[in-house]
Amino acid sequence: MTQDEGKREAARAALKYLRPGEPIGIGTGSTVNHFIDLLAPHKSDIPAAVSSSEASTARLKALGIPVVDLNEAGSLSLYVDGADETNRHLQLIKGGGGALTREKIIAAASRMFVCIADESKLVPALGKFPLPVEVLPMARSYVAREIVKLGGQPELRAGFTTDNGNPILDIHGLRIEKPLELEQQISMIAGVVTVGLFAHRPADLLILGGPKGVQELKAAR
Ligand SMILES: O=C(CO)[C@H](O)[C@H](O)COP(=O)(O)O
Repeated sequence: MTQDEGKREAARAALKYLRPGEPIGIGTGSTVNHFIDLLAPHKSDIPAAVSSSEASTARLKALGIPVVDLNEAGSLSLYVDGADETNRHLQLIKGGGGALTREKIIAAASRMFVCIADESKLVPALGKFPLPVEVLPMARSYVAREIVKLGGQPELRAGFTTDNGNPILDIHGLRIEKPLELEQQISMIAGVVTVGLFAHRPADLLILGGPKGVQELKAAR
């Protein structure tokens, strides 16, 4: 089984959490793209979606699923999104696709966050995947210097701006032993819009696809 097939199987397994008649929150990335495609036969059950990126919005609209603003939708019962890394507490690194800010907002506004991924994303400790941090343009160098003080090596994501018009610093070399503390520390740096560490709002359920099939994990809390 390829990594992409693992993503697709995880996405397929998430369909059973759909709540017919209720709007759904939709993340961003190749795993979520599978999930959106798999929604086709269920679209009459989905009145609307709140989307975390322009890319997911375009894909949802192409399928005929109306996309609404979060302010209009209110709180959501279900949010489905991928991740770049997850630990056993279902704390995540997200933002490889650059949609971390809207993803964090929708996750916060949702009662259930189902994370779908291929099994390679489950790691003993977060931090091998460079941690994305969205920053306001004028604060880029200042935030980078503050991150060096925390032991990370920031690298500007070249040729990339988020859907919000901001750059991303990818932080290398962090072994994240205390995700809750690090999320708070980085979030406090002036000029940081969002850090792609989802520790204060982890996933509620993790669905992993791999050669041995699909496994579902609840957070060890
Ligand atoms: O956080 C994300 C986008 O901002 C994605 O969920 C993350 O990058 C995983 O992507 P993929 O499903 O393509 O592996």
